[in-house]
Amino acid sequence: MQPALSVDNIIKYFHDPETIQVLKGISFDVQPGEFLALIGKSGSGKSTLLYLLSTMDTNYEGTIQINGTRLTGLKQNELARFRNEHIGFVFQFHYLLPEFSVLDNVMLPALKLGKQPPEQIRAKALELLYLLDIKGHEDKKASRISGGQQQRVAIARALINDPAIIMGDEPTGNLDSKNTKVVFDIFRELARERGQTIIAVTHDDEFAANCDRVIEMVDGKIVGE
Ligand SMILES: Nc1ncnc2c1ncn2[C@@H]1O[C@H](COP(=O)(O)OP(=O)(O)OP(=O)(O)O)[C@@H](O)[C@H]1O
Repeated sequence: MQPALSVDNIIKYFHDPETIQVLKGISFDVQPGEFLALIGKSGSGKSTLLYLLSTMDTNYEGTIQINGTRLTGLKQNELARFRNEHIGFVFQFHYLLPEFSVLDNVMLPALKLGKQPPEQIRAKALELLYLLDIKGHEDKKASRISGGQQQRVAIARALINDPAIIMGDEPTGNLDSKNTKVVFDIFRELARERGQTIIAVTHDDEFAANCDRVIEMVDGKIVGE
């Protein structure tokens, strides 16, 4: 099977102003439908790696492929399009647009992609909001719903373009244990039922322990699974 994500010998430096090597030869594959946790102490390089995987930082050595497409070396506009079409993001602070409605927040990435008519996007967004149990809140401003609901809206937004890969940077970092479980179960189901690949950076040991696979980083290297 073609890996959903293939990472080969990634090396990353920051110059700030002295040069530090933050990633020291990272290689791993992730299969479609796998639910992977990326763990490690603060400063070990998890977020830096996720930034590269998500194509937001292109300044590195090594190669990254998603679903067989080599991302390394693509131009910024090609990367932006690829990202919008194939990768969904969920962050600790969900970065919803607070003054926009819940529904508009979810629709936006699909409107930007412009592949489907707005009515179809609207129907899909509503379906996702129902799936994530946010029915009845679609016309509220995103700032007017609870933190747990906002995180589920962020997941709906991440799913609107049917991404092959969903990446989370501490996707439950801001949630209480009840909402953490809700979000975990959603990811679990997306991986199992829809074959979507999930990669989540987490500090939550219990979250990680329940994933299919855990990769641990220490000082810019993978030290174990
Ligand atoms: N923009 C930057 N410029 C210079 N150094 C950076 C930059 N971003 C991160 N670093 C350094 O790279 C190292 C790895 O940081 P990174 O944020 O990837 O760690 P992390 O494992 O995600 O940590 P945390 O769990 O605290 O989020 C740290 O030493 C950090 O200081």
